[in-house]
Amino acid sequence: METKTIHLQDVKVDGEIVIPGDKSISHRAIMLGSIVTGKTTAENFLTGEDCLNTAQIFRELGVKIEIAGTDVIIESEGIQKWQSPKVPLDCGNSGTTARLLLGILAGSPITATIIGDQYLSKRPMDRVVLPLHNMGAHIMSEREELVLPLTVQGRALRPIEYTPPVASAQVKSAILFAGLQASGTTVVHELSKTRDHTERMLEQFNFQIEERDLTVSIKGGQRGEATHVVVPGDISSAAFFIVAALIAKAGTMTLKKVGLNETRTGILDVVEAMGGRVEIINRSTSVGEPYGDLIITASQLMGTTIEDEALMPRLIDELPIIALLATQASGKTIIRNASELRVKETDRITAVASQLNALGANIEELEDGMIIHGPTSLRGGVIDSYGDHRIGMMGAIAALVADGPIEVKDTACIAISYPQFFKHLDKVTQSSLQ
Ligand SMILES: O=C(O)C1=C[C@@H](OP(=O)(O)O)[C@@H](O)[C@H](O)C1
Ligand SMILES: C=C(OP(=O)(O)O)C(=O)O
Repeated sequence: METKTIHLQDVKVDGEIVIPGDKSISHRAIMLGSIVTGKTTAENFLTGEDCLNTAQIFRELGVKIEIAGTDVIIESEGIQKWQSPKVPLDCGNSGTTARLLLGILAGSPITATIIGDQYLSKRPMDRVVLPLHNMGAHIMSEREELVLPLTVQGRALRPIEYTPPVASAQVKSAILFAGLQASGTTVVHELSKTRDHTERMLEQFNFQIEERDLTVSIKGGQRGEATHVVVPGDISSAAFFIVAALIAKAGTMTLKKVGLNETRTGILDVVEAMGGRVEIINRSTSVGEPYGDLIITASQLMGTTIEDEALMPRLIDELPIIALLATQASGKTIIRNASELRVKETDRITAVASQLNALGANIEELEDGMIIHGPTSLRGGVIDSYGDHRIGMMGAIAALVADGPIEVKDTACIAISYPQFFKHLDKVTQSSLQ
């Protein structure tokens, strides 16, 4: 198991980082580029392991996908020409790949088995399989619970009108992808608005969709058109450096080309409520997705309450690093309505509370969140990532406010979403306070 010891006492956080491509958008570029007929190109693609697994899966179906640096070329004869794969489709650690793939394969002409790593194989798939069964999909589990491995036998689907019981972009996207192959109009009503990258990218690929408030509709039988995708930087990756710059003892950092889609920017609202100084410059939009540069300055922070149901999907992946931020803020930070954190790569509520408390933080674990009492100084010590990339990166950033080195156990998983993470951390922590 790979372990890294991180010494960051008495350093400034400053300089500039170009944030790598967005994971959610990179997955969807491969998926839609494989569904349509023709040549799709993407730039600033995230070469994290999750997205590379998605690319490999569509290669197994007969799609030609070349990745050179962060440029991707996808050449497909369209979903109707896909071949049943000779091997199981391995999603690795990626929930997005598994859940969206279930929706895509449900109405395709092929049969395939979907597998994942030890963490993904424990995550719930019923949230996607049950509505797909309502559409007439044939998805079989080897076990009693609806978890991977699952075998999908593609067949004709009927449309549904559905309100997912959890606010989940993965569930919404799986149903919309299945709806593309259904014989009528599929409608998804959301309880709270979740990331809308699927909808934006469908439009980009010239599919007609209708969006009103919390409802999205899509008509089956559309073919779409190959296109060019520009992937903005991933705000979920930027989050680690936003927090690093805010909790550092000094410094100003610039994060370039960060995706600023409203459905993802909950962390910026929370940082503002906590008194953190973040300025946005160079705002622009490329291929349907807004982005900009963030300038972040070390700040005095105060606790806040994060519980609004509408806010949760806008920052769900950022909550582990926000929890670290809250340990450095004065007063109480309350996080509630976040029970989804318990079914991510690991149980992120228990992981965050147990790992940071072991370093001297004061975090109470709640069934659906946590209460963080700050500010607390942290000791050097060990953080186990539990194989979860976001917990590993949180541990590394904690070294900025710990009084000794932090040893992060199982760091290999960080390449799932941010392969350049340690290189970037090194780059912005070169200057000392003296
Ligand atoms: O659709 C997506 O790309 C994602 C949706 C979210 O999951 P849920 O749909 O389970 O909320 C998020 O946590 C995940 O990292 C990526
Ligand atoms: C939860 C995450 O991703 P996924 O669900 O795709 O594994 C994540 O990246 O934090």
